[in-house]
Amino acid sequence: MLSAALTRQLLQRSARNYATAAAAAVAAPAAATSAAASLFQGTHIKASVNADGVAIVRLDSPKVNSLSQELSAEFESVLSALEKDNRVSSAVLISTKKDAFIVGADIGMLSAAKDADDLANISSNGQNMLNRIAKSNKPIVAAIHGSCLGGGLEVAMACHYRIATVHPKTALALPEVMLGLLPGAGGTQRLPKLVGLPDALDMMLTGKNVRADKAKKLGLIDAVVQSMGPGIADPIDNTLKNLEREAVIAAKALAAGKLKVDRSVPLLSVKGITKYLTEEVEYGRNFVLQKARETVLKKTQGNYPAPLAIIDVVRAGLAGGFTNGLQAEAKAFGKLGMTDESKALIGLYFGQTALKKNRYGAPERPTQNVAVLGAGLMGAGIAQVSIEKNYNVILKDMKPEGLARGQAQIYKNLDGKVKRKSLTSFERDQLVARVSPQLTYQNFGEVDMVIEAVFEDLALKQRIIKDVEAVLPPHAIFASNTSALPIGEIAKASSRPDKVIGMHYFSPVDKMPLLEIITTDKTSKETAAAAVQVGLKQGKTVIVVKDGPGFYTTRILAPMLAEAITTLTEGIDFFHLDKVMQKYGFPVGSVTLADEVGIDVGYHVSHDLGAAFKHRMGPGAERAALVLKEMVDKNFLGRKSGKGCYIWSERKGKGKVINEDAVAIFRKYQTGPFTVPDEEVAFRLTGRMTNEAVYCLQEGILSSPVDGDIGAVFGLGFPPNKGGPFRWIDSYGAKNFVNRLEQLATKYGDHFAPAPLLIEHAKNGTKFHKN
Ligand SMILES: NC(=O)c1ccc[n+]([C@@H]2O[C@H](COP(=O)([O-])OP(=O)(O)OC[C@H]3O[C@@H](n4cnc5c(N)ncnc54)[C@H](O)[C@@H]3O)[C@@H](O)[C@H]2O)c1
Repeated sequence: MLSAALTRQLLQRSARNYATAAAAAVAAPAAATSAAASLFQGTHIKASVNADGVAIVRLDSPKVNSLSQELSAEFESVLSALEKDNRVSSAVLISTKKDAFIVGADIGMLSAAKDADDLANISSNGQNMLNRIAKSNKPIVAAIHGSCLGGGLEVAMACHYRIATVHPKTALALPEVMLGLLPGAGGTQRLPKLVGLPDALDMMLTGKNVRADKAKKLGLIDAVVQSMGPGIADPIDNTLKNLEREAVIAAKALAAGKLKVDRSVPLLSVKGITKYLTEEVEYGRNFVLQKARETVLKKTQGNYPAPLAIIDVVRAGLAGGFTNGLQAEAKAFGKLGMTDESKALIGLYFGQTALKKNRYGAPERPTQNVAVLGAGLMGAGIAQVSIEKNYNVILKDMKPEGLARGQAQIYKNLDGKVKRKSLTSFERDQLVARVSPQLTYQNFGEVDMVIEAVFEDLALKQRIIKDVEAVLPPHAIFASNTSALPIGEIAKASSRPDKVIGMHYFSPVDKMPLLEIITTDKTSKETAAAAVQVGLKQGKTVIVVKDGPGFYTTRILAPMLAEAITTLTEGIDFFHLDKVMQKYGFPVGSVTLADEVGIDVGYHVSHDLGAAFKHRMGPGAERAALVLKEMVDKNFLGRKSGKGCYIWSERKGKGKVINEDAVAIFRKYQTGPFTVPDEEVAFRLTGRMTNEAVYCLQEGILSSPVDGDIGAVFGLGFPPNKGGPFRWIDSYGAKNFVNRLEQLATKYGDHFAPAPLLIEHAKNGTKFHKN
């Protein structure tokens, strides 16, 4: 713990620096740079020693600071230089980047490892390097600003002291679990020691971000530096200078023995007693670990090995000591990196990263002003994600009630952020003021892009495109958020079809990460570039697909829903089907999904896509359309009307309640009862969705398997542990997949017949993804 005097000194300095930041920026360059002698000059790291013997080690990779092989090799050299150089008494480790300390391990390096032993070695080497930091007799202070993730936080934890800026960009986390891995450089062993077992498990099992002030409370860091507020010149530069200054003071004080770090927790305190019971007492420790295991199994249905391995490795360290824990960690790291789950999750990570780039390049005329037509569930959501990214939005509806409802939705969502403290009430009000609600086409002459979200009705959308084009400037783009109406059909009413495009958002728009952009043969590159840019700016992961019935996501959902209805008419019940699909890795079961999407939407999809792809949708599509039509007629529309397959209004406290009237409708179309093994049920639904995805690639609806995997996982909840339809086929084996579909085709009908492109991969022994 900081001595009281030093704490006071640091606080006083912080306050003074805060108040005089602008002056300090000009008059007092960071102490380290004034009389610094060079210690190390590399591509990723530059280090110098100041007159007080504090080495400033600057992480400065040409792109992002990640724990690549190159950076690690340079870091080893810096450690040698620190150890040998008599001028050095302590060191500060700091990044030159304005948004990151270290973002984590180099994922490319991990996925290039050839086997589990190779990966375990990478882990051991990382552990050794960090042990070297921890054992250094010259104290090293981590000065953290921006992302401090994974290997980055492990480096910081190995340091002797940690200071971080209280800034929105500063986040500390061990997110390896999200890639199917565990922290492999000692993190599983160091984190529980710093923050205690329950909080360490919480951080490692969720991968969640921790802000600096919370990290200080947890004991993850030792001190914070407030960031410079608005109104000060170069607030980030000044915050970084302030951080460096405070870190240098701490490093000097540590070396001189004036700053003693005591992280022990008094036994007679709530924290002390909790720590004793959950870590020292074997029974208590096992109880916490067992509870964590049960929670993980409940949440993941046993589909993800990484969180369970984290629990085991933490247990190994607490029971058998630090070295034992490190060995278990490296071994588990190697094993996890070779699992299909980790490969799937890493594939999704690379896919998302690739899709952050605008494939059409920057538009010549970027969109500034957006108009949204229809203030319903979707329109209000689209307006919200636009204003949050600084677009000015005209929100137009045809009815005052519609407008009021949409505005209320936006306000409620933003106010939720104020309550969760991610927004101030001032910021909320500023954002809300960016929306101009109106019932007319006033000011549409200033609009660059219209996003239409009125009712799903082709004639209405065609009428609207005509009306709005009469008032828009010539360059403006018309985007439709239709769920399934062909964009080419809507564009037929347009006088400039090159400026018409589909922007298919998912509900709820502020939460769902995916945006499916649909181009027609007539859509221009400039229109596509502008639409992708808007989507990326709104924070969406953007896939681009070609126009066609159901585009991509709705099209692959249709055979899955048809098969779900077939299994229900065979006699399986709603609860059971939901459970089977969740066990298979879907976040929600198919029955719940249908209620969430809307039974009326499901009806239109079954009807339209059944007509478009007759033989492939199978007899289930016709039956599905009949069942769903009866449900729609009874207003069983799903969650939005309170009743669908489940009674949503009676849900609270008791879990879901089955709508027996809906069951009665299904009974009328019953073909069973049949007994089908659960795994076969799950494969039938997921396999048909996957086979349809292959058709989409074959027909050029999809331009790559990456779009297909990302679209299915982030738009429809395809099991992330399978990595999307194409990654799943690759790990299942195209040949095995074809065989399985052929068996099902024999048993159930031709709608299971494998797509020709899939058969081709099976014959050639090739994969959809290259790595
Ligand atoms: N709800 C979903 O999950 C979802 C998902 C993706 C896409 N979509 C599509 O988005 C569109 C809107 O869906 P929603 O769920 O938001 O519908 P909604 O019924 O909640 O809202 C539609 C809004 O449009 C307004 N409107 C109707 N005609 C208008 C006109 N001529 N001018 C201005 N406003 C008009 C209505 O007053 C209403 O407020 C549909 O095409 C739907 O298929 C919906």
